[in-house]
Amino acid sequence: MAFIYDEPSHTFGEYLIIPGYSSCECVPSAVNLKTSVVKYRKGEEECPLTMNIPLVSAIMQSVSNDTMAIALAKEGGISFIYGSQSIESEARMVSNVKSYKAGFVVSDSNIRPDATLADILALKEKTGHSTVAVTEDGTAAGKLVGIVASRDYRVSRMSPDEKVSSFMTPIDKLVTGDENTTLKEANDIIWDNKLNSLPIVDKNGTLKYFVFRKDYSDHKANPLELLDSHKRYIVGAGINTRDYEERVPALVGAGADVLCIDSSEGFSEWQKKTLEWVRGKYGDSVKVGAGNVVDREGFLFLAESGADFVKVGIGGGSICITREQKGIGRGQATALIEVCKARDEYFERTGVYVPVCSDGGIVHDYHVTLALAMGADFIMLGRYFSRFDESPTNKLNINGSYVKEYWGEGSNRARNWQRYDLGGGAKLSFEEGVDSYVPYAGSLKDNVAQTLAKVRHTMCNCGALSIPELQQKAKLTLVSSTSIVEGGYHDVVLKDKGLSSAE
Ligand SMILES: NC(=O)C1=CN([C@@H]2O[C@H](COP(=O)(O)OP(=O)(O)OC[C@H]3O[C@@H](n4cnc5c(N)ncnc54)[C@H](O)[C@@H]3O)[C@@H](O)[C@H]2O)C=CC1
Ligand SMILES: O=c1[nH]c(=O)c2[nH+]cn([C@@H]3O[C@H](COP(=O)(O)O)[C@@H](O)[C@H]3O)c2[nH]1
Ligand SMILES: [K+]
Repeated sequence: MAFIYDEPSHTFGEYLIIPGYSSCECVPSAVNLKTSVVKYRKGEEECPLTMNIPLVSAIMQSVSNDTMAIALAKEGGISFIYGSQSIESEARMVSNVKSYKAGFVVSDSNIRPDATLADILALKEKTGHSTVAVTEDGTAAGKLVGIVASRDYRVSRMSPDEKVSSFMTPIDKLVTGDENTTLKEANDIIWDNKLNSLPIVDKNGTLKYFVFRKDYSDHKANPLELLDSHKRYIVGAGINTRDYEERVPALVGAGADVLCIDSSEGFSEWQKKTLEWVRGKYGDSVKVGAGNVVDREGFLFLAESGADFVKVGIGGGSICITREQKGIGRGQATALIEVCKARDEYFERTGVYVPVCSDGGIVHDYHVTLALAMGADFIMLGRYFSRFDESPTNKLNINGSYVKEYWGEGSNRARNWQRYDLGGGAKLSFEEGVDSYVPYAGSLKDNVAQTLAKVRHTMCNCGALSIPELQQKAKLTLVSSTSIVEGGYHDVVLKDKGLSSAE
């Protein structure tokens, strides 16, 4: 007979945290959100890869590209670049992140010297940037011949036909930096010469980057940014259980710091084989997570197969319809609690701590705190990050509200990329995800700051200054559906709704 669990499985919205004693030292600014990403012998050695905040972005086309990865690494987390694309294109995204020099920006506003003032105005309108590089061929990698900034022209006094070459600041009057200029030196040059921007050119005079005055201060404003030993941003990448013999070497060659097998269901021989192949070829030098699982056995299987971390969650994602389509899954909170217990049991037995990632289903910011309290070392989010400027998808205006597109990796839209092959004919396949809109939410930086401010405050309510301390001290309670109603506003009429809606 099938095994039947005695208890139902629960999700985050059914739990609350009961505050514990907090001392006067326990203030949000003192909370440290550092967390481990890959397995290590806890108590005997340092974790070889940690993050400064416990957030990673989902392995999805509509979430994690190179732009997202840079933005998240600046805040201290890691993006896993999506694997549902060609090996070359995924590796290129990884290498874009690794070659990105913080504060060194590839110019997106470029023009030829024979263009006109009207062209400059159109370009400014399109990019929103007022510093335009004038290059011989009008590209970001052309030979620099001058710069146009707002102070170089006055629309009211000049003809729109005036040629850029006649009013730009020409190269012989520009201060430039060479390729070896560090960000600190660039900032000194900017400061000494009262510049707004410093073009960086190579020995042939080809434009490489701009350093902008404001970006230097941005750089200083990212105290938690996540860098490798060469001061490059840390980046992750998704892999699958089919083409790993080609994909993994390409991603490792491009500089990926950590990989993750991306699947709805990880308790499988495919994953074991993939992990064994990575260990056989690279030993422990290549870090690779696996998943997803939702119970103790699944965790132990992947830990014993060599996973560096284990990802938890089937069917809880906002775009997921796996539970409805296939009937597999488990309430995310119950799954997470059981897996984290198994992780602790495995640590007791082997001395090896295998971090757990809670993947999917985060709706409110406090769900992040709950997941951490339940034992997660870090949280993977898709919908959350898809709403930001930095996600790869279109921003649209629908009925007066801005939205961004967000689609599941199991949707036909994502699967149009060739990897998806269920072994049967195409007509036998069914979708496991939807294509949707999410409300546009602005910049990653602002949103992450607000989410983590809430996490820090709640941790202080529990008297916890670190994630391990939260996991020790937190007291969690299931709540009844009636008390969930009690938790929202109730029995009042919201002023902006008017009295007509009062019952
Ligand atoms: N977390 C979740 O709840 C869910 C996530 N997803 C996402 O959708 C995407 C696709 O997920 P899956 O369909 O699970 O992809 P998958 O590649 O893991 O599995 C697809 C099918 O291929 C089979 N397979 C795997 N490796 C194979 C090999 N080497 N040779 C032959 N057959 C092999 C599997 O057994 C399975 O039937 C992923 O990005 C995943 O994260 C989809 C559904 C649910
Ligand atoms: O059933 C599914 N069908 C899909 O098409 C799909 N795409 C992604 N995922 C999983 O959802 C996670 C993101 O969830 P959230 O949007 O709730 O953060 C992701 O991190 C994945 O684990 C899918 N699950
Ligand atoms: K769902």
